Amino acid sequence: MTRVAVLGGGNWGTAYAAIMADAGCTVRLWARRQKVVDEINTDHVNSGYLPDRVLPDTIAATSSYAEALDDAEIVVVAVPSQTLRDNLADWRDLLPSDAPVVSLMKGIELGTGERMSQVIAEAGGVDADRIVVVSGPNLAPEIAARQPAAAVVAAASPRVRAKVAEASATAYFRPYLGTDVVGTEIAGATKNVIALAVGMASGMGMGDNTMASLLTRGLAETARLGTALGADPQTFLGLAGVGDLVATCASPLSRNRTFGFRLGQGMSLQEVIDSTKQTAEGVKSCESILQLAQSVDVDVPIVENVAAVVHEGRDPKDVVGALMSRARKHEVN
Ligand SMILES: NC(=O)C1=CN([C@@H]2O[C@H](COP(=O)(O)OP(=O)(O)OC[C@H]3O[C@@H](n4cnc5c(N)ncnc54)[C@H](O)[C@@H]3O)[C@@H](O)[C@H]2O)C=CC1
Ligand SMILES: O=C(CO)COP(=O)(O)O
Repeated sequence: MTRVAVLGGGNWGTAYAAIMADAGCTVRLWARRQKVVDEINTDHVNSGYLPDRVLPDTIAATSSYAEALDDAEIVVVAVPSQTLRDNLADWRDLLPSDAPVVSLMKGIELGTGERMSQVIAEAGGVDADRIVVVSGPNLAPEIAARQPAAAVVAAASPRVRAKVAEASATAYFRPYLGTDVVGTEIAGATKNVIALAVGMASGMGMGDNTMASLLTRGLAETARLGTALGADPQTFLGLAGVGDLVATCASPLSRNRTFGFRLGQGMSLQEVIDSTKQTAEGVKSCESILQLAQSVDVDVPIVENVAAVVHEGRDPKDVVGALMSRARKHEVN
């Protein structure tokens, strides 16, 4: 049985721990709050995040990251993107020297513009060929209910990606292998911002044509940015690209879409922040993605307008006019 440490006992960390336990691994799940740890160990449930899922008893929770990491053969990380660097400062000396380190996170760091695999390499002291990114249309509550879904397991090393895919494969979760770490991460982070835009449109009463137009043009700007950063354009047509974009933009389960929806309905930014209990990565990453795009001179108009709403207090209604009145251009490029 492969010994796995999952760091982060929120929505996705808990659901991914359950995937790996169902795949036959023994899992130690690190959660910050003792209440969450006790509930998982005693009642086999994490009621604050996944109240309907009974967790396998091969998952043991702990509030000690040292205990979670001890002797781990695979380390999986699912904390908010903006806290990762601080977390790694605590974990760095305890990370096993030969285990793959898997990022489940979909964000870009503020200030540095770094992808999560870059932060793991830099702040965690992890060799790039041990780092793995898992991404795809993976809304945690659906996976926790064992509804079929697929994801891409991207890594530079064939041995490492095969090991993580093997340890994550179940009857309801099908990992595909990939090599494009950059594209997989840019796709995952940027779709959250596009989902904010789609949510705003929906909250303002707009329908499926608007959603499809935003989604398609959002994919175009995502692919443009990713390609400029060295990604394979094909990645954006895959599970981490169009797959995740469709799931997130269409689903009321998405925290990013819901955040945008509430803004579109007219709630103030502060009201929406106060009503959001889980991580909506796009709210912060819209700013870092915009800066990243500017650094490589790539136009990302949807990201730019979402950032203006979320960080400059622009009214979502004004965004519609701003996007619709842009200079005429060819669809491709
Ligand atoms: N929920 C989902 O369906 C999916 C989420 N993701 C990604 O997974 C990552 C984690 O998201 P979720 O688990 O959904 O978020 P969440 O909000 O449900 O859970 C975040 C966890 O991190 C902990 N946390 C908060 N601040 C922290 C800090 N300073 N240090 C350490 N831990 C801290 C929280 O206590 C919680 O356990 C995000 O990047 C998200 O985009 C990816 C795929 C699916
Ligand atoms: O990444 C996700 C689904 O693949 C989850 O999206 P949200 O973070 O918007 O809930």
